[in-house]
Amino acid sequence: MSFLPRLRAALAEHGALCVGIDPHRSLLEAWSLAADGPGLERFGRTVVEAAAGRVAVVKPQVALFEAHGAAGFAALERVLADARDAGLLVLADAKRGDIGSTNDGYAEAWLTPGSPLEADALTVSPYLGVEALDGVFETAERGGKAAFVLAATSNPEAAAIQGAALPDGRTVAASVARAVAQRNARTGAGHGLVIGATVDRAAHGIEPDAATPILSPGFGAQGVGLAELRTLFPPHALVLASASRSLLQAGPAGLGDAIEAARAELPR
Ligand SMILES: O=C(O)c1cc(=O)[nH]c(=O)n1[C@@H]1O[C@H](COP(=O)(O)O)[C@@H](O)[C@H]1O
Repeated sequence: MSFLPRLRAALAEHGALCVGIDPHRSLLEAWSLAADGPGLERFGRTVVEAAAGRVAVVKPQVALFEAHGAAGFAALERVLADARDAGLLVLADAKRGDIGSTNDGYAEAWLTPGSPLEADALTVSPYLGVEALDGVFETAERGGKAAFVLAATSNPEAAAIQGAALPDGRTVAASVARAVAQRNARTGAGHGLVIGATVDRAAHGIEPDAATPILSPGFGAQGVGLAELRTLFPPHALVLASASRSLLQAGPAGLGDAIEAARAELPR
């Protein structure tokens, strides 16, 4: 089955909350876990256990596993497998992007069925050109997976580039969004866009359609309340409202309740 119907079904069942798996060193310490392979694995698997049956999607932050080298990647492999076995959709947040021939390696790593780091979706950067991602889109489509392309990110530094106007008058962000929506219109694949909750979407000129999912980080620690979701996006938009630190700071014992409370905050 392609990614879009899988995502739609999971969102209909569980709602829009996406739980980040971000093992910051400060959180590992607060959770009384060592900053090593076993600590990372325990952290990730505890988040998976708390998220399973409660949310549609988890989003491991690859950088924070990568920081630990081979041990971090070994832990991440097990967390990815655990999450997929638990019925969660897994969006690997690795923000990959290179020339096309190199992107094929990223697609093989993250979006190929049976690969050690197999995920359901991967965040990718379009700054080497959206067309350079064609191989990633194709691999994802073959495996019933998706790429989530950075359009308007949540960090304040991004606006200068992503909000800049191209010769046709569109912003860079809107141009990326249009390319991804056009591919979805052709293929029905459900590739996504990353649009931060902190972003002035209208100023970037992005109008979401119902076939292009949106990953929206920026809730919680970056200052946006989950209750604001429906003021940020139209009702037809397929939004993943993503939060990491604001949930994870509840600790291993409190995480399930924190996820429940966050779900309750989201408009239905
Ligand atoms: O792709 C992302 O998930 C992402 C895009 C973006 O625009 N902003 C953003 O914060 N993120 C990621 O979302 C998570 C946000 O974490 P918290 O601020 O702790 O909720 C981090 O893993 C970021 O790397």
